[in-house]
This record gives sequence, C-alpha cells and structure tokens, in this order.
Amino acid sequence: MAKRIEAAGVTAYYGAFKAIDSVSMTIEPKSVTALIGPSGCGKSTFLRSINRMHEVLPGARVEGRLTVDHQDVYARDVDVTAVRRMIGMVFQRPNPFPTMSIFDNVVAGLRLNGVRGKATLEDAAEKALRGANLWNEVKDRLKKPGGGLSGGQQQRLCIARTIAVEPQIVLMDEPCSALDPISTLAIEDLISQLKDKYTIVIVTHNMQQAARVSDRTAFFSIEKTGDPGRLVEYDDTQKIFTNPTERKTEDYITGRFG
Ligand SMILES: Nc1ncnc2c1ncn2[C@@H]1O[C@H](COP(=O)(O)OP(=O)(O)OP(=O)(O)O)[C@@H](O)[C@H]1O
Repeated sequence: MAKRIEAAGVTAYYGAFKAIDSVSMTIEPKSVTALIGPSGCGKSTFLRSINRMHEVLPGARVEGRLTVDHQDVYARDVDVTAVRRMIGMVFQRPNPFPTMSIFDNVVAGLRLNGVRGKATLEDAAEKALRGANLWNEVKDRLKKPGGGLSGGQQQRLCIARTIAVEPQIVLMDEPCSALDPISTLAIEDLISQLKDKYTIVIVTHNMQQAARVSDRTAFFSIEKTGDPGRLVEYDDTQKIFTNPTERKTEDYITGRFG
C-alpha cells in the first residue's frame, strides 16, 4: 500500500517568487521522512507540491518531476482528486468539522467518495479510530461533536479522518505544533505505528521530534531572504544528527543558526 515518492528537480513558485529550487529526493515507502530547516526555507511548499495542494493558490505552480511509484503526479491526464485521495494530509492545527459528530468527521472523506451503507461506514470508522489510537477514548461518544475533544484528540481525529480513506502516503505539516507535550508524544507514537502501512512525510520545527520519529531527514535551507529554499542534505536521521556531511547542516542542528 505504501508508495515510493521520487522528486526530481522540483521547483515551486508563488507568482514570480521562486520558493524552492530544484529539489531532488527519493522517499522510501513504509518510512518516516522528516523535513527540517529554518523558517521560510520551503518545507511546507515542498510538502504541498507532493499532493498538488501547492497549485491551489492563484499563481502558484510547480516545475520538475514528481512521481509516486513511477506515476507522474503532474501528468496531464492525472485526476487531481485521485492524487489527493492517495496522498492524505494532516495540518498544523487540528481542523475537525467542529459541530459534526466524531463519527461523521471520521467518515466524511468516505462519504465524499460515495461510500454508503451504515455497517460499512461503522466498520471503517472503528478501523480508522483504532488506527489513530483514539477508539478507546471516543467509542462511547461517537455521536458527540468533534469540537468537544481535546486538542490532541482532535488531531488524532484528523489523522483518523485522513487514514479512513486508505491513502498510501500521509503528509503531516507540523502536526504537533499546537499540542501539549503529552499529546505530542501520543502523536509521535502513532506516527511510528503508521509507518508500517504508509509512507509518511512530516515537516517539523522540533529537531528532537525529527530525531525521535523519522528514519530519514532532509535539511532544507536558504542563503538569504528572498532566495529560494534548497535541499542541503538528505540522509539517515541518525547520520544527520550525529555526523552530517554539510557544515550548514551541522550549524543548524547544533543551534548555530536558524
Ligand atoms: N501563499 C504564499 N504566497 C506567497 N509566498 C508564500 C506563500 N506561502 C509561502 N510563501 C513563501 O515561500 C517561502 C517558503 O515558505 P514555506 O511556508 O514553504 O516555508 P517553511 O520552511 O515551511 O517555513 P515555516 O517553517 O516558517 O513554516 C517563504 O519565503 C514564504 O514567505
């Protein structure tokens, strides 16, 4: 189910502004890849290029080649909705539909995809909530609004909603930045479990988090404000955090800049 992502010379623009320049990297299936680097170096832009969310903004475009198991995500005949279904996304702030019930939140994507049938939806909701480590906490209140959960529970609800449609890749854009340390650890545990099934790419500002959850780490940087972000180094997480090849990576992870 999990898929390999290959980026070759991926360059992304906001209008005339080049935000990332020629990013090339291969992201292995069933692994967690962390994108780290100083603010504005293009981590989120690259992440959103993977599932074609970048182009949603007026004037935003992507050049280069991005494939998922050798399938060109930007090919002319590709169904963008199918791409976004295959590549799920979890955002910085938990964004459940607040007045919708927990159950309806989880199955929202399935319903959009035309899945009907009470039993089918119930089974899918339970599976997704178990997968997101939330089932035990919510199984007796599935009819209650999603907005009534704690921040950490809401984020796990959003993860359940994402995995309910059975994507192959899960992109996470700073999924813990709005959460307390305990909820953060719960999400980190969950990420480690999810990689058995999915290819996971996570943007994080928290280097300890990158070190804890990821197998591979990509360090992005910019020369100066106004320049595009570039991929500086991409390697096993262990190597990036103990013995990086590039001086810039070392300066960043040791806190000398950024
Ligand atoms: N909607 C937008 N319109 C114009 N420029 C944008 C937009 N979003 C991001 N940018 C610019 O693109 C560059 C890369 O931004 P991006 O958000 O990808 O960086 P980031 O590394 O994820 O930053 P952060 O860590 O602060 O979230 C920045 O210079 C940013 O100002």
